[in-house]
This record gives sequence, C-alpha cells and structure tokens, in this order.
Amino acid sequence: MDIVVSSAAALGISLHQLFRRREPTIASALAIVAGADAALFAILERLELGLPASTLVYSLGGTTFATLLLSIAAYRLSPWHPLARYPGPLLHRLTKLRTVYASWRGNHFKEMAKIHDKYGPVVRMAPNAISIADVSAVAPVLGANGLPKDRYYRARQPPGNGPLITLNGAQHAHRRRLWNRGLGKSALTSHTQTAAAGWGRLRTQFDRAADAQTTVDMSLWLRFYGFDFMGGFAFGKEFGLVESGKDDVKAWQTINKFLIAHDIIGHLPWLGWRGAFIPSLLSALFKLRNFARKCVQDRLARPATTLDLWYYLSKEDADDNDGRLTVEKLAAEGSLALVAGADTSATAMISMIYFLLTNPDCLSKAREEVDAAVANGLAPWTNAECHPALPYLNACMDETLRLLPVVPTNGSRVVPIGSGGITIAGHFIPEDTEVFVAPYQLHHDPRYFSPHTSIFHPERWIEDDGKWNTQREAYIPFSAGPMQCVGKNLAKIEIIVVVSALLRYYDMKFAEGYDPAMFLEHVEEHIVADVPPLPVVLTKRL
Ligand code: HEM
Repeated sequence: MDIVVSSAAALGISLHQLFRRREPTIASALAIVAGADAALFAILERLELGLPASTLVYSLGGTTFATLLLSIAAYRLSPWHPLARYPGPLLHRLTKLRTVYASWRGNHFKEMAKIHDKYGPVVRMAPNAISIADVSAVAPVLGANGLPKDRYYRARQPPGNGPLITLNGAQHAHRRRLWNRGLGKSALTSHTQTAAAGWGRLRTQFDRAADAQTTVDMSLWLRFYGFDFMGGFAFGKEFGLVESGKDDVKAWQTINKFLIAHDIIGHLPWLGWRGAFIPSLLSALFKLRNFARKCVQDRLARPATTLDLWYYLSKEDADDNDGRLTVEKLAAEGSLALVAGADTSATAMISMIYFLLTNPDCLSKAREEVDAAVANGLAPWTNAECHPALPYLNACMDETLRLLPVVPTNGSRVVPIGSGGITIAGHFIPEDTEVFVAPYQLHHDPRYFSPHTSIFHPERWIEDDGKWNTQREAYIPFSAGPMQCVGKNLAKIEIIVVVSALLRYYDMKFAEGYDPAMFLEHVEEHIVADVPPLPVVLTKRL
C-alpha cells in the first residue's frame, strides 16, 4: 500500500508543477489527472501488489487529488510564491473562491475597501491577483502602453466571437473604430433624440404618478428607461418597457444573472466559458445571447429607420464588404451594448437622484442652474449642445460617479507571460499576475479627494480656490486609456437629459417612512453596481 500512496502523492505534486505553469480548464484538469492515474494504475497492476482493482483505483484517485490540493495550498501560502511579499487575508491568498463568494454575495468592493484599509494600497486579493489602490498605477496598468486584458475577459466568451471589451491590441483598435463611428459627434445627435423621446415616454408615466400622488420606484423606472434607450440606440427599436410599465421580456433579471455568471466565470477561468456544470450560470449566459440574437434577427428584417449603433457596426452605409463583421460577431457586440450601456447609465441616474435628494442644497443649486438655462431658451432634455453650460449639474454627475462608481472594481489586466514582470507604483509585479486598479478604492482615498472624502460635495469639481484636493487622474469611473468606456459621452448625455428634466418638471421627495441610509447599505456589485429600490413621490412643478 505504501508504494501506492507514495507514487500517487508524487504524481499529485508533479501535476501541480504542470498546472502551475499554465492554468488548465476543469475539463482538461480532470482529464489529465484521470489519464495520469490510469497510467499509474497500469504500472502498479503489473507489480502484482495483491490489492483489489477498486481499492487501487480509489487510493490512487483520492491520494493524487488530496496531494495536488495540499501542494497547491502550501505553495500559495509559502514564502516561495512570487506574490508572497504582498499582504492580504489568509483565505484570499489561499483561494480565489473567497473572491467568488464575495462576488456572489455582491459585496466584493466593500470587502476590498476593508482589506485595503487594513493592509495598505497594494494587497494580494487572490492567490495570483493583486489590487493596487494608487493613482500611479492607472497609466501603467490601464494606459496606452498598459497591460493586456486576459483570462477575466477571455474566459467568459465562446472562442473567436469575443466582443470589443474582450479584445486587445490591433484587434481591439480595429473593432473600436467601428464603435467610435457609432458614437461620433453626428451619431450622438441622433442618439440624443432617442434619449429625448425616451424621456417623453417616461414623463407621461411620471405625470400620472404625480397626479395620483403614488410612490414611484425610481430604480425600476429608470432601469426601464435605460433598457428601452439601449434598444433604440443599438437596434433602432425600444423595447416598450416604459410604455407598458412592465418588464415583460425579463430584461433586468436576464442582465443581472448574466452579470453574476460573467463575474464568477471571470474569476474562475478554469470553469470555462460555459460555466462548466453549473446550470444557472449556463442558462444566464444563453438567455442573454438568445435575447440579443432575437434583437439581431428583428433588426436584420428591417432597414435602418434611425442611425442606430447597428447601422454603424454593420457598415450599412458602406458599399463594400471590407471589414464587415459576421452576424455572430455583430450579435456579440449587440449583447455587449445591452449589458454595458443599459444598466450602467440607469444606475448612474438612480444614484444621482439619491445623492441630490439626500443633499437638498445641492438639489436646489442644480435646479436653479437648469431653470436659468430654460430662461435662456435652452432645453437640456432635448439638446445636448447646451450640457456644458450646466457646470453644477455636471459636477453633481461627477461627484455621484466618484462616490458610487457604477463599475466599482472593474476587470483585471495581466502581466504578460514572458515579460519578466514589471514594476508598477514602485512594486515589482511578477509575470502572469492579475492586476486590479479599482475605481471605488481610488475614489474613496483621501490622498486624492479631500476634505470630506466620503461626502457628496459637487463643489470639489468646480471650485478652484485651493480648498479642495481633487486629483482628476484618480477619477476613473469609465476606466482609462484606449480601452476605457466607448459610451462615456453617450452616458453623460443620457444622464443630463433625464436628471435635468426631472429637476425641471418635478419636486421630488422620498416616500413616507423610507430610510435613505438603506440605499448605500444595500448596493451590491455584480460587475456593475446593483442599486436597491428608491421610492420617491413626485409633484408637478409646471
Ligand atoms: C454611467 C454609465 C457608464 C459607466 C460608468 C461605464 C463604465 C465603463 C467601464 C468602467 C468600462 C471598462 C470596463 C472594463 O475595462 O472591463 C466600460 C467599457 C465599455 N462601455 Fe461603458 N459605462 C457606461 C455607459 C456605457 C454606455 C451608455 C455604453 C454604450 C453602449 C457603454 C459601452 C461600453 C463598451 C462597449 C465598453 C468596452 C470598451 C472597450 O473595451 O473598448 N458604456 N464602461
């Protein structure tokens, strides 16, 4: 028996050396372990040890797996691990499952804040991942010559059909040009009309609620708005959620589950893009893909009626096929637009209403600015050209996205294998390390935003009297560098369209009995911040 256990243990340790070099998927890991055990079984059988075959199989399998896991654990906690010099909680250093648990519960960014508070700006947040909360990491990680995206993004997509957000280098630059066409200056004028038309529909519903003095769940309605807008923006046809007042297509449930699945698979790339064997992950991924595919089929069946994103991505205006994307790739970009654009902008608007309602002085100032613009003949909810003339409202938006960045942690980058490692913010980071530079951590750091770091003060963005320390390089709600949010300008337009109109047309107050402290406490994170209901009573001003 000794020889069985010792040879299986030696096999487990050797397999660890193999897996350490290149992380396998769960399917390939199981196949390799089973194959290696089968080979060992064949050798040991020839030695005629007198053990029943079943005992041999169980002893080999059990010992190999146990040794493999022990070897992995010991190495991760040992002083020989390349990230040993970086501090972090024991469970985080031991296994990524700890991060997955936090992601599943939706409190990853809150936990990270506590970990940074305890261990400092550079922490080991998983066996092979570090989080750097230092402004000097922004350019080397996210900037033009920064680090590439890798497994966190790649793991979530079927091979070959990854959308813009998963690409690197020349492939990314090429695909990004198509998106830039769809979000350029002339396209934005058309998208502003889509946003304004959406506001018109929302206003009809809000007027009804104001007349009846019924409570409006801002989170629900602004999500309906956000999703409808994305339908119009991406596929030239809104989904009718605001008009019906119902989410018949289960848009939010689908997107939310999709984001949870993506986050988990991103952290556990060995699960593979199908979320191996976990039915709820699998169905969430397929539901959204099928939904996007249906949008694509509907869109293909009709010509462009507006200059939607599809029009630009599929080059409907071009008379050659040069560089056209396949329908599968277009569908992947379509799902990306729905996921990246709908939830994010809606969350930003909801949070902005929350911060304005909890800071009545700021709300009054913002409203005065909107009213003054109207007195000058401007209507910010139909015309984006006048948005720069609303500095205070823009500052309220910036302050909202500082305190509650919609993508609080953001995805990781990886130090390329073969690079020999790099030095970031004065710290040597070995190759194949995942690096996170989380907006939430930078935005809440008094070194970059002070005084009153955790308080809503839009003034910090506009007053230049030396009172405020506002380091704009540390402000990254849309990420930074060439892979930063391509929809940034569009999102800002949407937010100002809706919030300026709300300020102009309604007085708003929290519903009777609502405790505003609950809002921030119940914000979760599933890649995107997931905000709780926001019950508000509207009264018409005009
Ligand atoms: C307040 C609203 C928004 C916020 C805070 C936001 C934030 C972000 C962030 C942080 C990223 C980088 C993600 C990463 O590196 O993993 C990103 C990327 C992206 N966003 Fe947004 N976003 C918003 C709205 C939008 C809108 C309206 C669209 C329109 C379709 C959009 C489309 C995209 C796309 C396509 C990418 C990938 C860009 C690339 O890889 O080149 N986003 N966004």
